Amino acid sequence: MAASSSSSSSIKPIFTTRSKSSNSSKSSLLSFLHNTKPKPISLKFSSHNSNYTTPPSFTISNSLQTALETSELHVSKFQDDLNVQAVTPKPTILVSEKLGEAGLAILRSFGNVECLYDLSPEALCEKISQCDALIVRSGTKVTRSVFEAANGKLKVVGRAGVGIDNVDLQAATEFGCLVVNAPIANTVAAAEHGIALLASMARNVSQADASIKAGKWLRSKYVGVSLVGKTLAVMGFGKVGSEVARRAKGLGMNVIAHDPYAPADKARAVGVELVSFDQALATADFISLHMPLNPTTSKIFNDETFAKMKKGVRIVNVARGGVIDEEALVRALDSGVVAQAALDVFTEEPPAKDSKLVQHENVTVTPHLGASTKEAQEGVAIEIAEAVVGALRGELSATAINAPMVPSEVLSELAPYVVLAKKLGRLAVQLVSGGSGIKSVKLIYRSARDPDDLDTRILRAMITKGIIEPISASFINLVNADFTAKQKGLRISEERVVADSSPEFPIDSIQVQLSNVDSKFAAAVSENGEISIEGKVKFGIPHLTRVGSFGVDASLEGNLILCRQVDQPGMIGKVGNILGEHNVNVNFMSVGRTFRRNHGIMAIGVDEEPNQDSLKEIGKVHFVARIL
Ligand SMILES: NC(=O)C1=CN([C@@H]2O[C@H](COP(=O)(O)OP(=O)(O)OC[C@H]3O[C@@H](n4cnc5c(N)ncnc54)[C@H](O)[C@@H]3O)[C@@H](O)[C@H]2O)C=CC1
Ligand SMILES: O=C(O)C(=O)COP(=O)(O)O
Repeated sequence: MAASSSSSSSIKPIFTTRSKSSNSSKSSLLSFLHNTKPKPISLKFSSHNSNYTTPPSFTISNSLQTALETSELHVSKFQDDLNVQAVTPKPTILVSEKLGEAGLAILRSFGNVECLYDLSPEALCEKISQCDALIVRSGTKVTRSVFEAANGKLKVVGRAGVGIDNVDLQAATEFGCLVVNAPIANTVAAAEHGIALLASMARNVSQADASIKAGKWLRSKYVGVSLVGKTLAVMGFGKVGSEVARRAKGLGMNVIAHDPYAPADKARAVGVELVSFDQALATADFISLHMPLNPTTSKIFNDETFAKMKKGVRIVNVARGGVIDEEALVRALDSGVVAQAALDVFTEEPPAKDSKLVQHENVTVTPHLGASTKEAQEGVAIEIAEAVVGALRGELSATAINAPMVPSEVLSELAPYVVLAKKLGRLAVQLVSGGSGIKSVKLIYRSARDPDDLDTRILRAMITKGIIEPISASFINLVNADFTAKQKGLRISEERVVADSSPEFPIDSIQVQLSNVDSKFAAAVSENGEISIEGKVKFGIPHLTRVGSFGVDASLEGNLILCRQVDQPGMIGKVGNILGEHNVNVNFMSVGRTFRRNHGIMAIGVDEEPNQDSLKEIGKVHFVARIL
């Protein structure tokens, strides 16, 4: 390898990028979620079957920077070496409403649990800044003020139940706080309560009960109506709605359902016909509400829609009070359009004592008891405790509301690509010259898998995190990466390219392209004028495989020096010597060139971060410096 002695020019040849080493801690999502400062830990990585040598040991810091750089491969390899509890101080978990004992036991085995029921909004805001997690039911309003007061400490809100209308999701997302719920365990309880209300309303059970306790015997006043043969419209054919439908069919009712998002075959399987909203209102003798409360369903039952109902309709609501305009319902009850209503939920809970609706003689009420069976409460408590502990441990939750839900087997397979994604994002942003604002990012996944068989949301989130974290004052995580990118006016598009390789591996390569930006490393700009880098996972390790038009092969671990050069003998030795003189250990070099003796780039992996002097000296090497 001989260095040429031809003339030199400007000396700005070196671009260094720091890509942190892989983290094997299972608390990765936690550190990914929040910037904790646990002690660095040292892991020994067994040698892998690669052409490149990796350092036998290196220090990883379980901090935001390295967050979610975990490969499940590494986790399973090093699980025993890691004491997650020791790395993560015992988190504080505030439980603000009654939760089943089995759930509390799970929480207590993991963190400090404080059960403080009936906190005022002010007291909750005061307390929350000391809490890593908050577990609520429907009675606690988790408002923007709560997230503001948390001051970045709150990592997860667990809703011990289904409806998350009491949690300000937008604020949670902006503050990077994960929200999880327990969507399964109270389904049957809610459905059973719906059926209980339906039957007791039809037979005036609660009114008759009250009258007999008041010393009356009113047999003719409380003649009811039969259910058999009547049409029930289930509004919202989700988990609870479909269970109500099943049970109502068992009672001999003709069941129809309205749900804009429910698949027809799911309804057919239960023997239910899906109909339009208006059709449901016009045909039903009974209407049972099972949709979530959100801006599109708020007061969806109002004067206008009550007017479309069959006169004498009977309504059950175990969903949310807010889906009904309660004043309109009183009017419909008074006019006889609605013969009876049975309500478990109210716009305001508890409702005012003198509420006309509650006091109406044709209304049966219960105090939000849908989920309140012993069985459901134990189940919900376990479901939410596991979800919250999992999130605090750094696992992705299958019940996340404001982050990609990734089943564990998918996460385990994608884990090395998750690491690659973030490193590519981080590298791409470092290639942008100071004055350029990034506006448009394109992600290209090359894969042999069927598109339905590859969920790229977490990869997209990680690349986004890698790109915006260095240019954002706030911390970025899976929860708020997309939101923050949008706030910064960053357009992110994704493309899938079908590879003819084996579908055994989920992804062949990931390419990150930044358009309309200048680069501080001209070689990173492709023929199309975009900054373009590509990476692959090789033997579980993320590799940089293309920079601009140049193919390279550089393990993305430790520090990486990229320099442009003219391909000729002697270059590697010269640069290696300079680094050696500065006591910087080279662990690999990879040279990319378009063709022999032409322009190329050199990717040098080093164990120590090189100082400015060594970079300057490398810049003085002819044919390294010349062409940049
Ligand atoms: N009273 C209580 O104690 C309980 C109340 N609930 C309430 O019941 C609701 C439903 O619970 P799940 O069935 O578990 O939820 P789910 O998510 O399985 O079902 C909700 C269904 O509503 C549908 N939907 C959305 N917008 C709609 C619209 N405009 N019109 C008709 N359908 C619409 C959805 O497509 C979905 O299929 C929860 O959101 C919660 O508010 C749930 C459990 C207990
Ligand atoms: O799961 C739901 O959506 C419920 O409404 C149950 O509410 P709760 O947990 O009983 O306050």
